[in-house]
Amino acid sequence: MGASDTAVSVRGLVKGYGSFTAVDGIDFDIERGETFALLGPNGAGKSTTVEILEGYRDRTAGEVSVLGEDPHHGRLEWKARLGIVLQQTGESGNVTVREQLRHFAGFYPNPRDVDEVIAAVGLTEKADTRIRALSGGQRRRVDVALGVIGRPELLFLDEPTTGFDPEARRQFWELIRSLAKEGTTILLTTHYLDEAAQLSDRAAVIARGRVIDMGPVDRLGPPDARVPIVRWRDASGAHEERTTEPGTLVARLAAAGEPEDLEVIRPSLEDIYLDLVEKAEADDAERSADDAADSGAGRAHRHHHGPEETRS
Ligand SMILES: Nc1ncnc2c1ncn2[C@@H]1O[C@H](COP(=O)(O)OP(=O)(O)OP(=O)(O)O)[C@@H](O)[C@H]1O
Repeated sequence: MGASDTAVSVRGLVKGYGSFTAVDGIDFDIERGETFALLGPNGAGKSTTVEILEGYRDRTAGEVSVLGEDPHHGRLEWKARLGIVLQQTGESGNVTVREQLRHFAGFYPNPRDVDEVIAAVGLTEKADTRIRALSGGQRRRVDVALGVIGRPELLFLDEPTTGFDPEARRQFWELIRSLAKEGTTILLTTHYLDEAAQLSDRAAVIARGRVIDMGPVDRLGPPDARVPIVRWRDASGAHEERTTEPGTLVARLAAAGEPEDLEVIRPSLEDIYLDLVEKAEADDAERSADDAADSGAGRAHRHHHGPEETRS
């Protein structure tokens, strides 16, 4: 693929805050038109990465290109091609939803229709309500509306549906799908793994500032991550078996009579994600323990030589 097919390119990105390394050398590309999710536990470095891409934060090292420009030098015309929904809810304004959106629409060369956007985020009934009189979830919808009003080529969504009720979340998914269908490139961070599975083409899982896995959302995790689990109970107790042929196993069980509490479970993206993060954290703990043991051995070594040194 040529460079023009790539909306975002990140190589060896590092961000340190003092002696703490929040982003520790990450690489990924997002193709134009793709919806890409950044997943990871609290403090993994997702927002830091996104803020660097948006041009809000400087990086310590690495190469970054967003819509063909280095965000560090991003000019106003470049900014107008981005849509940004930050993690924090915006200011609770004294203006109405429609006034606020009209105001922001005026900043962009080719904005969307204000009332269409208001409808798309489900705020038609609140269009003439002052923003400060909205509920938390409704204000969050205003944030999303402000992020898409400028018809962005690239939309950053940092935990966009936090505080949404289930119906609003589904409605939001529809909006995002329609934007993706129109060709908008989307970078999403979310702690809702079902949201990531529903919306994204590919995802990167980040833990402690490093990418621990990346790929199409239906292929994340080790090769056997999606092998179904069959659970049932019989006179000898509860059983669980992982098999690529659950139908065959269920048929065999059923031949001996209806199995009690029968379930066939396919691990969800959330199950797979939790395994990945847990394993990465265990590997890290092991590495630190090894490092500690090495420096312990180093100390023992020096002690051993101590008396000889005094003798010489
Ligand atoms: N301005 C700052 N100064 C010092 N440390 C910071 C600063 N901003 C973030 N950090 C630290 O960097 C790490 C990564 O933070 P970041 O906000 O990128 O995580 P995140 O993956 O977005 O987490 P969450 O899921 O909680 O939003 C955290 O340990 C955080 O405490």
